[in-house]
Amino acid sequence: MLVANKDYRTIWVNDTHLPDVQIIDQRHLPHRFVVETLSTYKQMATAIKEMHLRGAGLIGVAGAFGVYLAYRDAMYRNNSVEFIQSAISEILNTRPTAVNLKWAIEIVTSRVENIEAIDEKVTKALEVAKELANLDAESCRMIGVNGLPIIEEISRKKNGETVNILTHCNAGWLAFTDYGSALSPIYHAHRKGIKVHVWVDETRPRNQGAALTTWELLNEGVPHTLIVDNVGGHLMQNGMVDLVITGADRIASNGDTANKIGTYLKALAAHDNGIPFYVAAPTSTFDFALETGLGKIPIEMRTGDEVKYINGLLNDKVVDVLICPTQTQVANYGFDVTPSRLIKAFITEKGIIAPNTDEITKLNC
Ligand SMILES: CSC[C@H]1O[C@H](OP(=O)(O)O)[C@H](O)[C@@H]1O
Repeated sequence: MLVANKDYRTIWVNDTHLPDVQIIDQRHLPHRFVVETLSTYKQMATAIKEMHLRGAGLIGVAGAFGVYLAYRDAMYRNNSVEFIQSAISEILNTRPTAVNLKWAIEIVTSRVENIEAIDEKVTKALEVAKELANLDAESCRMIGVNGLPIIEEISRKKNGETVNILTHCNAGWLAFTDYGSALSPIYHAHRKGIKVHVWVDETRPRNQGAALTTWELLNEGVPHTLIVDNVGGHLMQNGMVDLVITGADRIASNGDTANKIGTYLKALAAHDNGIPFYVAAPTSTFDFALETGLGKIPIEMRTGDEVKYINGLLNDKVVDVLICPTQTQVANYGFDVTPSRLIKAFITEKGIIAPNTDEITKLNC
């Protein structure tokens, strides 16, 4: 997608034989556009854990490139099986909620395991990681294609008046390789000339909405308004939201969906106000091994400092500002689970899927 009118993906490799991996370092957005080069699996594990990159789809693709780097590290060093196994499990344990990480790592390792020579393993791991990056981008493009009619229909019913869409966190292209999940139908609608306006939840504590979703929408020229997290209910009660679209980090077989903390409250408010609540996600985000989500999907707990300090630009410098007494105890839950009964449907690359076990199971074919 566009950054200052130039097309970018969130992750790529140079055009050399066994290249390093490059990412947009999202910690610096929206103030600075920084590209980080990752040369070892350790650097990739840190980038995922400390959220230089984030978002379920991108975490998965990054994990795949991390496995490639682990094999490359092994080739340059001792080529030990223990080293590779421990490197892969380190990458796997960086972030627990988004299932895409496990999904991608399993695909790469299964495609590499029967190869004998380490240099061939490295080449194959790179090839598979690139494939998964392309698959992620294409899935997100198709989510846009499949979600577009939902927005078109509302626009028709409103006689072409602006369609107001609320979104939470960042489920745009920065959360994937390209296009995004929740934002992809919006980009498709906007490019088609349908009038859309996005209410962007700031999404405390890391403010992915304020920092990333606004930046993406600005670059694509999509009209939007930033709101604090508690505004959504008020807007919905006053007829100012036509639909809600969020992303997802893990969806159980019955449709229970883990997404960024606060999503559940938006779904409740949408339900109470008769507003359709859609979840947009590729099939790599469905955890077919889990029957239900509540109490089963691991919920990431992150450092309390993310809540105690706010990060922002002050006098041209990016600073962290303390917003509570230093000794305050903090609980920083990263995600919550929205029960499937509150979800109108899933927008996937394979089509619009009803939130029930029968329909979701068919996706796994
Ligand atoms: C794949 S949708 C993006 C998803 O990722 C976010 O989490 P995080 O920024 O912590 O990686 C959030 O749940 C978004 O909906």
